[in-house]
Amino acid sequence: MTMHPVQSVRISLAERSYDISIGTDLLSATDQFADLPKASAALIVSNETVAPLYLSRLQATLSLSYRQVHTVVLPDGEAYKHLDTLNTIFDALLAHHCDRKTTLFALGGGVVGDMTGFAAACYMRGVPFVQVPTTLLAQVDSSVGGKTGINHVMGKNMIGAFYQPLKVICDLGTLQTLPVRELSAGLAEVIKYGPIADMEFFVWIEDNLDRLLSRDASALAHAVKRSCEIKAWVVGQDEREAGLRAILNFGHTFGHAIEAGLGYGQWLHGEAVGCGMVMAAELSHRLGGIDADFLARIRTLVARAGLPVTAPILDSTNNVARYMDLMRVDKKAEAGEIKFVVIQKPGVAAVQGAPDALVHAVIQAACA
Ligand SMILES: NC(=O)c1ccc[n+]([C@@H]2O[C@H](COP(=O)([O-])OP(=O)(O)OC[C@H]3O[C@@H](n4cnc5c(N)ncnc54)[C@H](O)[C@@H]3O)[C@@H](O)[C@H]2O)c1
Ligand SMILES: O=C(O)C(=O)C[C@@H](O)[C@H](O)[C@H](O)COP(=O)(O)O
Ligand SMILES: [Zn+2]
Repeated sequence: MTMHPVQSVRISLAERSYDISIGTDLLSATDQFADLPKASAALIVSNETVAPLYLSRLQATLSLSYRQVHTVVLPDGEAYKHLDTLNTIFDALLAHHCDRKTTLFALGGGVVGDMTGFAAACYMRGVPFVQVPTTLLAQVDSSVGGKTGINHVMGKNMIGAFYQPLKVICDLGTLQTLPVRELSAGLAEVIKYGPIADMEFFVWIEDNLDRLLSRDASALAHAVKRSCEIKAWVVGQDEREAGLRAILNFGHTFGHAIEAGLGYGQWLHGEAVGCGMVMAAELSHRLGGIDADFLARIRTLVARAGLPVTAPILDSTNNVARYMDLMRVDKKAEAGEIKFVVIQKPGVAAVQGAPDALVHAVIQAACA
């Protein structure tokens, strides 16, 4: 793989500020880990798919800085992003007598990252943690910004905390082993940044999607860096989602309903978000925010990325009601009113409610 100079994006959050490093072979780059606070122990959290690929490399690098490097390997999949799995991280921390300086390292995709971050937020009321994302989705989105948590059968990410990592280390080389379906899932969150914040980036994705799909190293480096810059710009202004940050939820009101409604892991998060963005774009169009041409461009790009654009039936007797019930659990809902991220004009998004009849029509059209 072509070597690129390490690039850096800063998340500015006063005393919780940190850097995202983006480069190749960073799992073995001792200097990337050298600036972390001194501690005697580290705990690497990974899963049964990622561990055989990358755990020994990270372990070797960390053993130069930490006297003890413990590991815990979780079962793989969204279906395991729940309380019992979280508990295995606490079990490992306690079994190894980890103190409050022990640093957790999340080595894996968004599932490992969200659970490790939440475990770090809770263990002894807070220990340091570092994100080492190995999926495209985690490198462009989930490792950044401090949303951590687990799912509940009733809704996605319903239990969690805002808790920032000390650092994010994106080794682009790990993306070469990612299954094609997971690469596509990551592209959903990359595409997301265009309509909500940066139309120049949207056009760049349209022009470079084939390079991204063929894992061209420079294209991936640009996609990760620009995505992180946009997320840094949003999170830097609104860490705990008082307002602006909710634009990062574009496609997620519908998407989370799909994930929970089908059962976690049936559709990947990125697949549900891809389809959810098409539905949210359709809603934006019906509300008068975007024209048919831009709606078609979003739909085409999502489909070209290998993502679904037809929504699943969640209930064969009353599908619309089932979607509505699931969306009422969404964290953006207020006093029972469902809120959507809508595109006001290409590159600008806002959060707002919508008439039920319009939402029903969008669901019916998307499931057709
Ligand atoms: N915290 C946030 O801001 C945020 C943002 C977006 C998504 N998320 C969450 O992230 C999760 C989705 O993350 P994801 O798409 O990374 O899924 P994931 O963590 O399930 O990883 C996807 C799959 O790829 C495998 N894998 C990981 N790295 C690999 C590699 N380099 N080579 C081969 N296989 C590899 C994993 O084992 C898994 O099977 C969801 O739970 C979602 O809710 C959180
Ligand atoms: O960082 C954010 O803010 C996001 O909304 C990013 C999303 O891609 C991500 O899926 C997030 O976990 C969704 O947050 P939630 O608060 O709706 O659970
Ligand atoms: Zn997401």
